[in-house]
Amino acid sequence: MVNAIHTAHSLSTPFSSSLSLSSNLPFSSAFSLRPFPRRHRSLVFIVSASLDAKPTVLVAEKLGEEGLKLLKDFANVDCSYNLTPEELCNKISVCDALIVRSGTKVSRDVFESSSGRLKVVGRAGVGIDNVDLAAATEFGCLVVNAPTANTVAAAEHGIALLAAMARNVAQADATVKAGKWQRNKYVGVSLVGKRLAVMGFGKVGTEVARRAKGLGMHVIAHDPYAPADRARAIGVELVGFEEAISTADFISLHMPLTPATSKILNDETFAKMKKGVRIVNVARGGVIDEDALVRALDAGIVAQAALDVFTEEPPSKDSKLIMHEQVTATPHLGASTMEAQEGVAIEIAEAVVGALRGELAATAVNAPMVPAEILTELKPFVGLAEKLGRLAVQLVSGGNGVKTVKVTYASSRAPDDLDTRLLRAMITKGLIEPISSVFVNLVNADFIAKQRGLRITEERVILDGSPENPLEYIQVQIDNVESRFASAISDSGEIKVEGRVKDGVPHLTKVGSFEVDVSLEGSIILCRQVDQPGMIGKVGSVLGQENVNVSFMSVGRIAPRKQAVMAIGVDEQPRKESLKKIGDIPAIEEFVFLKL
Ligand SMILES: NC(=O)c1ccc[n+]([C@@H]2O[C@H](COP(=O)([O-])OP(=O)(O)OC[C@H]3O[C@@H](n4cnc5c(N)ncnc54)[C@H](O)[C@@H]3O)[C@@H](O)[C@H]2O)c1
Ligand SMILES: O=C(O)[C@H](O)COP(=O)(O)O
Repeated sequence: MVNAIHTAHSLSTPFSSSLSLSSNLPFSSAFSLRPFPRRHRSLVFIVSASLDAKPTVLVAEKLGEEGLKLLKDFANVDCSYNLTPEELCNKISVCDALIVRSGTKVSRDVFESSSGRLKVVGRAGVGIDNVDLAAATEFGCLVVNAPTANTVAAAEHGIALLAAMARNVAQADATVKAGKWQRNKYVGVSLVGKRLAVMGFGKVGTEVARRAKGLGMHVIAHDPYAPADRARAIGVELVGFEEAISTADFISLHMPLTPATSKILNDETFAKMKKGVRIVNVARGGVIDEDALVRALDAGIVAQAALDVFTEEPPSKDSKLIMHEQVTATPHLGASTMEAQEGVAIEIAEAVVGALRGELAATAVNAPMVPAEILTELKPFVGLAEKLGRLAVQLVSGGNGVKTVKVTYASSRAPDDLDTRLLRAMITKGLIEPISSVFVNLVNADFIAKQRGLRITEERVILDGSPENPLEYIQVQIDNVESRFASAISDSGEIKVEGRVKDGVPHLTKVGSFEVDVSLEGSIILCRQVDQPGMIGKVGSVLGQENVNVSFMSVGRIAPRKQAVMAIGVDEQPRKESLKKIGDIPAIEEFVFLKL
């Protein structure tokens, strides 16, 4: 029994919006949902299923040996370092995957030049600001990173810079090497008891905070998205931005470079800081307005800065910032330990190989993260969702174009206990792929739908019953269109198909207002006829004569001897002539062949 209907909500796309593109892929377009073998945090699957040939992976920056070995076991590996942008674009059209660190710009040009072949970009590290994610998404290219293996290395480098800056290690070293002995000039400041503001309390920020506490510092953190209990657990207080920057003796930056964090430290914010504040940046150069930092250093607001990252890398030789006496600089070394580089190489190689195999990518950056347990539960419904999309769109014959699709999920679960992103992506794939050359996957589904002006709304129907199953049925409805099979138009005037999973197999259970039951394997013939004895036999014998194997048959009718819809599952595609013979059977009023 239906209890409540939830308001439909429009597609909220997690993806960026612009442009288009399709695919000329060497891969088959089937989704693969094999479980991811190693890490089991949050999982995402991508597209490619069967590879026709050994894929080619271009490694554009130096990668640890263990990672290379993993790649070479699976793919042809081309290690070409220091490519110019033009050389990268030239090479990419014959590559299925690309692996980079922070030194390679993976621009829109790269995706355009790949002509759809590039399936995965692996960033051997955390920051993905050198990858044009919007373009990757538009081109259906998965971007994966290696977010954990260099965390400790970056945190250690942050602490190293903090201590080195406070004790003038780099400056003093340079003068000793120059034959000077300036003990009075390089009197430093102590860390113990000082207030450190960690800006960005993620993986690196947390590790920095832990270590700074060990040095006896009073650590506060600012991160609008971090859970307070995680901070409390290590004795760190989360505070607002203003409080963090205005009360700290030391500020350490650990947030990603995003439009919101770009130049987050600028003239205005420097002016609010305690005079004599010291700043460490191992995040990204772009989070500081570097000219403003020079001004703040000259004005004595900022006593010292220790920087591992720069807006432009490498910075220009005459950079005022680099040359400033109170600045300690390292050439983006945060992740550069032997241990971190081996770890990152393995992490990214596993992610790229897994993604190329069509497995689940735990570290996808431009696709929604779907937890592993949800994927396992929804697995049978993934096929159902795509097939319902395919059926629904093939039933359209004209009208105003397919613009509005309503998807209804019926479940006994609580409304917020069903993650529908994966199902929505599969329905979108089913709706779009049969009618275009576009290749749809979890990465680009929402983007492609939006780009084609397809509005997909989702609605939940809450049923009584056991919440053991995530879903009872899925219904796909296309509004404002005509149908090649008039019986697919429901009483309320839309094309409507509904399906369920039975014994792990997707079934079509409703077409328009007719209840049917046909397994969604092979293809389907739908016939509307006047309900009368012998119809199944007549259609069956036409198909038999044509050597078309029938896998399933079911009849749904309004009332005895009135109209009925027969759904026939067939293993082979009947010839046009065979279909015509079905149409010629008296009492068959209309029929349609639908390829799944
Ligand atoms: N120098 C290096 O070699 C090196 C090495 C590793 C990481 N990094 C950089 O360090 C940064 C952090 O890496 P991570 O692995 O900890 O990432 P992370 O995603 O685990 O943490 C980033 C944190 O920043 C927070 N954040 C986002 N916007 C913010 C804002 N406006 N204000 C405050 N906090 C905000 C997020 O909520 C998140 O908790 C990234 O920029 C990464 O690229 C640099
Ligand atoms: O974001 C990162 O992981 C770091 O900045 C490291 O970058 P790298 O791989 O170029 O050293």
